[in-house]
Amino acid sequence: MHQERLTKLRNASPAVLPSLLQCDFGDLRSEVERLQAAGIRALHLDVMDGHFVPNLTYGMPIVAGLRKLTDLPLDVHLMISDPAAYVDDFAAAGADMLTFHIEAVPEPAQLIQQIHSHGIVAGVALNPQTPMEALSGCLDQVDAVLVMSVNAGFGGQAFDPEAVQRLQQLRQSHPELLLEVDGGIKPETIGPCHQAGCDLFVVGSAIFGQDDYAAAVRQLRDAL
Ligand SMILES: O=C(CO)[C@H](O)[C@H](O)COP(=O)(O)O
Repeated sequence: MHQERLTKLRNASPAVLPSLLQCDFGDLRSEVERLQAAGIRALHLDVMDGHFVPNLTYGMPIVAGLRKLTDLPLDVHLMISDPAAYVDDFAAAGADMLTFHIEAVPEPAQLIQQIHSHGIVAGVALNPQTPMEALSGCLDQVDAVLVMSVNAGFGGQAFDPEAVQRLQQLRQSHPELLLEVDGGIKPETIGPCHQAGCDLFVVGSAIFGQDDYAAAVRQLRDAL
């Protein structure tokens, strides 16, 4: 069943995924409505535990709340030290894709199986300083790779251009993988990532820092 969800994400790409980190948590219903009206086809949820990263956000209740508000695919980015402890709960909450960090789980075969056992798309993320070789043991098992173009933890950081080479390398070595990039994605940085073969573009400030989400999304799409 994870194949069905994977196909939905593939069919949506290239896609801009708003990162629900800097949005108005006091009015998620209207945030989702505004994003859907802007033509968004999937949402990216930033789960942080204050341990793997020095920031604390939210967990399953927000995922479950969003699940009630929309049928859009929910791409849940687990910036947490012990993802295996929460996979079952995030599955029950309605996640469509769960992405863990390779720095948190260097040998992730069992975790990937656990994610797939719920019919959920499995992604692996890596921070800019982590060598690409760290991924070599799991690239044939995961469905997606999230290339971080900033250090995981906070929005509004500057894009690290090294991410473009990483995307290119992954696209060449593993043409079947869904590729995602996150951090500092704006009209100036989205194009090179797309040309490098990236499918999904996670965007925080460049959408939530604007009054008109539809115009912000249009500008990003035009820059693809
Ligand atoms: O995962 C994240 C940080 O860890 C955010 O998704 C990311 O930083 C998006 O924000 P911006 O587009 O402002 O860089």
